[in-house]
Amino acid sequence: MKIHIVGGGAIGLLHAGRLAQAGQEVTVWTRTDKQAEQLRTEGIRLEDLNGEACDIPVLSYTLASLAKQSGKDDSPSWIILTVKQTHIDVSLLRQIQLLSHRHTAVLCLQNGIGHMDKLVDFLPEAALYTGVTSIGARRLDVRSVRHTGEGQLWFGPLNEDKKDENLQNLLLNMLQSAGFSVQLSNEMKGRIYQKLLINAVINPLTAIYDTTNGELPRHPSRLKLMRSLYEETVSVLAADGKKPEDDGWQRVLQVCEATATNVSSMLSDVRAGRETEIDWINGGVSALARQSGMPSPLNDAVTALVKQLH
Ligand SMILES: NC(=O)C1=CN([C@@H]2O[C@H](COP(=O)(O)OP(=O)(O)OC[C@H]3O[C@@H](n4cnc5c(N)ncnc54)[C@H](OP(=O)(O)O)[C@@H]3O)[C@@H](O)[C@H]2O)C=CC1
Ligand SMILES: CC(C)(CO)C(=O)C(=O)O
Repeated sequence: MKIHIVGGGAIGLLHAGRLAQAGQEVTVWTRTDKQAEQLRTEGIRLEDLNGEACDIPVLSYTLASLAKQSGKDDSPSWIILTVKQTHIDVSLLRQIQLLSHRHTAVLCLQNGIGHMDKLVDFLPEAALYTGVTSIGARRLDVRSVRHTGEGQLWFGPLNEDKKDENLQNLLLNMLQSAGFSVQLSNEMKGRIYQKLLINAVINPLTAIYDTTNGELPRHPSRLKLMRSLYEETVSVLAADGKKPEDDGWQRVLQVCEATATNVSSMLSDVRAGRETEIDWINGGVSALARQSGMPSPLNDAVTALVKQLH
């Protein structure tokens, strides 16, 4: 079965590299010719958790080149979308339409919320899957990626009536054979909200305070703000049907501890002058609050503050 990885960033290269290493037919669809050419000629350089690196051959093309290709191969395939929220625009969605056909399933691995609605609009008949992962990866250059932390991947169908059990089991087995810790879930909304809650507290505050995840809760006034942002976000998610977990606050603190030396993805984006995913994390929480007729002053404020940072 063909696996199309859309986006050759940290998550894309890690998943493409491991799946190709396990013998799967993987194509990485990139934005630039330069990256596609380098991946085709030199392969993905994958550095594992012990710092050992190897080169893995993969196919790679730009998404733009799809428009020039004639005829569709309609053998079963998976598209794994690994771009950032900020990259999901009309032009990318049209390219994904070109890449997909009736035997294709699409898995989205973004943090935050809001992207699945766009995918449904462009691919109303497709078997769409959402995923949440806590794995850590960092891209070192256009073909090299470092695996920075173990994590769990959960994925499940967005709409039960469109799910393809055969394709989902094949992907599950392929990911497991490639060494990922992965499980299917019928509770994806809950899992997405659980991750959203963690990102909604840690990401904006590490970006605003320019601090590592581990340092964030060490200062009492920052801890107080984390707690207030946590409480507001819990209320908004509860109003949208996500019952809060008893140990949710402890989980946020555990993630800070477990990823203590990490620079959050939002702070990395700010430092690199890139647009952040704030609109789909705290901005997403504010949008849910508006739908429920609730105020969300802290989520509104951190969204506005982070937008000023890049
Ligand atoms: N990295 C991590 O450890 C984790 C990340 N996530 C989530 O996963 C998602 C991806 O993150 P990550 O891999 O770190 O992000 P990166 O920024 O490393 O990668 C995104 C990639 O998408 C590519 N891209 C952008 N636009 C297009 C396009 N139109 N066509 C093809 N490719 C495109 C970019 O290409 P180019 O470089 O050319 O701009 C880049 O290579 C995010 O939502 C993130 O929050 C979740 C858990 C952990
Ligand atoms: C869990 C956390 C905060 C780890 O850094 C993350 O997902 C991110 O940085 O986006």
